[in-house]
Order: sequence, then C-alpha cells, then structure tokens
Amino acid sequence: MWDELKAQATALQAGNIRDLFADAGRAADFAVDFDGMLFDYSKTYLTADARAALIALAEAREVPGRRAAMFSGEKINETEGRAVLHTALRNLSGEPALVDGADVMPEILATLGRMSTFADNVRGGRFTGAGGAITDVVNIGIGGSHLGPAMGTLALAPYHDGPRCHFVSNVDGADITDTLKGLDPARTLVIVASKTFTTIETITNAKTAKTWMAEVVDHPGAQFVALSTAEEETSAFGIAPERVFGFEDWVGGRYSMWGPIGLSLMLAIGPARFREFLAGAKAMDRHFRDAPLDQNMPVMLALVGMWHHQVCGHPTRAVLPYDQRLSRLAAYFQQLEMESNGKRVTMAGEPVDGASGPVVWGEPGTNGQHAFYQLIHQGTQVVPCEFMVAARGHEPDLAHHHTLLVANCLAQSEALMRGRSLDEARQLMAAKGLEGEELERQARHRVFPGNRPSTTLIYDQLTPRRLGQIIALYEHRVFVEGVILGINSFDQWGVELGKVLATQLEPLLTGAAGVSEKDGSTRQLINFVRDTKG
Ligand SMILES: O=P(O)(O)OC[C@H]1O[C@H](O)[C@H](O)[C@@H](O)[C@@H]1O
Repeated sequence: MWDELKAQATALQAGNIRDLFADAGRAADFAVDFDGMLFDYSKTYLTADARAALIALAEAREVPGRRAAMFSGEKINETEGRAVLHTALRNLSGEPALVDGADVMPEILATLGRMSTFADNVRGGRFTGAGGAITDVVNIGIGGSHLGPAMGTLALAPYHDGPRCHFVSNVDGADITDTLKGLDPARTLVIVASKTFTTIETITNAKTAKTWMAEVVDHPGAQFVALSTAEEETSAFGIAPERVFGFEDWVGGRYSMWGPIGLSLMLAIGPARFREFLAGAKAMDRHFRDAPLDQNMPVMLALVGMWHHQVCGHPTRAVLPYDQRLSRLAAYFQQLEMESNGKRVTMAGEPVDGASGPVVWGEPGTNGQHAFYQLIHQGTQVVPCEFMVAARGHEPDLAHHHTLLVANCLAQSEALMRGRSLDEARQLMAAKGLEGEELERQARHRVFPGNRPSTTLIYDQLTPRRLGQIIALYEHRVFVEGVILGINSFDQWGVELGKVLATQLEPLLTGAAGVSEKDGSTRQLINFVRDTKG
C-alpha cells in the first residue's frame, strides 16, 4: 500500500522544503482553517500530488464510511464487541445517538445534569465534608481515568474558580503520600475514577485514601465519589449510588474525559465552562464528519502524520506546545495515540502492512529548546515536530512574555526548515575572526542541515472551547490513522501481560512463594529485593 508513496517521498526528500515556497500560494494551500484555529502543514515535503495520493489512500481505505460507522454507533471496536461513541458525550444538542437501536442521549444528558448539580453544590459550599466546605479534591485514577482530567485541569488553570484539584495515579506510595500531605481530610473530596473499578493501582490508592480520611472523619464514604461503568464494584467499595456517576462501555478509557471522568475538571472550572469545553469538541466532530477530506483538519493531521511515519520512515513525532499549561499534553497524547495505534495486527488478525503508530513524545516550549532540540536540529534522525501555540496568552500584564514565546515557536519551525549551510557557517566564523583550518573545523559544527518538516497549530487563546477542539482533533486524527492501517484503535490488549505477571510476582517479592519458575534475570532481581528490604 505504501510503495508508490514511498517512491514519491524519496524524490521529494531529495529536494528542499524551502524551494516549495516558490509557489506563492503554498502557505495558504497547505493549511486548514477551522473555527479560530489554523493548521499549517506547508513546512513539510508534501506536494499537491503527494497530498492527492494520500487522500486517495484515505478514500480507498474507506475513511468516510468508517467515520459514518463510528458516529452511527456501529460496533467498530470488534475485538471487544463495542460501539465507539465518546462523541455522544459532547453531543449537547441531544440529537439521537443509537447503540443497539436505543438512543443513549437521554442517559448521557441526565448524567451531565447530575454531575453539574453535584459540582455546583460542592463549589457553592452546599455539599460539605465533615469539617465544612470542600477545599480540595483528590482524583484517584490512572491512564484514561487520570491523564485527561489532569492535563485539562492544568491547561485551563486561568479558569479555575472551584476547589483545588489534585491527582494521584501511581501505585507508588510516594504519589498518594505527597498529595495528601497538608490536606485536611475533613474538607477533602476523593474521586475514585476507574472505568472498570478493578484497576489495582486505583483501588489500592483509594483504600489508602479511605484509611487516611477515617482517622479524622466518622463516615469517610460520604466524601467519596465514584466515576465508573461498574456499579456493583462501586457499591462494594462503599460509595452510595447518588455519588456514583456512570458511563457505558462504548466510551474508551482514553476517550473518556468528556463524561464523568471529567468531573474534577468540572469542579475546577464549573459546569458552564465544562460545557464550553464539550461544545468545542462537538464543533470539531461536526467539522470532521462534514468537511471534504482535503479541508478536514483531523484528516489532514492524520495524513501528514502518516506521510512522515509510514511513508518517509521517521520513527517518532514530537508534540511541542508553546504553552506551559499544556505540559501534560504529550503524556495525554502518548496514551491516546500509542495505546490506540500501537498494534501489530489488523482487525482481521493479519500483520500490519508496514509500521504501526509512531512513538509520540514532547515537552512544552521553550523548555525543550534548552534540552533536546539539539538532536532535532543537528542529530541524524529526522523528528517531525508538531508545534502548537496561542496567539494570545492569559496574562495581559505579561504580554511581552507571550510575544517572546510565540517568536520562539515560529523561529523553531523556520530554523528546522531553512537550516544553515556550510557557506553561511563559514561566514559566521570569519565574522568572529577565525580563519584557515580552525575556521573550517568550527564551521562544520555550526551547519544545520535544515529541510526538517514541522507543522504548526495556531489558535487565538487556550480557552475551554479551544482545548475541547484540540483534543477532539487529535482523537479523530488517531481514528483516521487507525482506519488506514486497518487496526482496531479502541482496544489495548498490549497492557494485559504485564498486569498478569505483576499479580504473580507480588507473592514472590514478599517471600510467600518460591522463585524457581522464573528466568535467571527475574530471579536475581527478586532475590535482590528480598535480601535488601529486610
Ligand atoms: O479506568 P480504569 O478501568 O481504571 O483503567 C485505567 C487504564 O488502565 C488500563 O490498563 C488501560 O491500559 C487504560 O486504557 C485505562 O485507561
């Protein structure tokens, strides 16, 4: 499927991205504009012909048909026999969404209503802890039950007017110890967020939090909330049904921050702003559903991503938001993209044709510039960069900071594309007074190959609506890439084996069982722990 595109890419990579701008219309042509956001992919090797070939591939792989199947509630998560309808969670108009012929919207809107009432009560001091109004919220969850709300709550810090929100995910006791330190159990609300309510990390942390609260509060269960699809487990844990916010199995964990799993974000910014966040995602859903493929932002983001990874062979991609408040975005995208598309077989169980999803990584700018950008500019691997930046910050008194931030973001994509030639480097060294062999030697270290691709997503300001759009944009990008690869983006069997082995290993570490069955290395490590912990 990739051979023809690979041949095109090899020819294009031999040329120079900079030269493509001889076409005065390139910047506008290689960009998608939607509702206050501009996705500029002109600084890539893509030409109109290559783009047309990618769009033809998307059509041949039936992206439009699969997209319709997802929105119509078909069970496209075939290995688990489930529909994929996280889009229904942000369908504020209530337009019917059918699963097995039944409209799921009344239930979703009722739950959103219950969450809003609860959030208003907590924020308004009507729902109290044993010691008075709630001052702190601790969300205990991991993976999809952690990354979304943690990322979103940090991203929307300028909109916080509710209780302080904290997040515990790791089973490492350090996480909960450090988080609970200094909190007043009598004024803390604990949210246990777990789709399955069986995840060992979350249940272990939730029990520890309950013990912590029970030292001070007579009925700690009254200050616990559960977000889950598993009602029986939540009641077994002792959380009353009125404080359980449920959702269905057709919401994947990493796609779940739009519903109950987003409760901590709603508590922080309030129900009205949470709805703006949903409305932004909904706008992106409509755009994804209706816009022609070449003007469709998620489709083009996906195709550019596949061009770089599957076609050009660049093994990773960097997500580089120039926004300190998006410092958890790369972690969020790592789960979204790598858990969705890091698969080696297709839906039919056949080996994937070529590479599956890329490694995704990143850090906010400008921090990354002073750390790993060296490799991005001069290393031997090409790392396609996905820059992201708001034209306007939230600190009007510090507008000069923001100008500097934006200048750095734009400078990086320019530098990656244009590079610095050996002649330019020589001139630089000559201007510094160097000459002869020393000039030559030093000049070589100052060459930037350039011709390194990047895209930039630019928007007015990181409002709740904009964040909703951005997250939905990436969700649909992952969907399109998954469809083209022919894989199921909505299961995650690859996380199972480690869990099974960890369960077997626990008694070995405590000495309750023998280690003879294990391989030499694992045995050695177990023995080290047994001997060391005393
Ligand atoms: O929400 P939970 O059921 O506790 O699951 C939490 C996380 O754990 C699993 O191992 C999966 O890999 C994730 O997709 C999921 O988000």
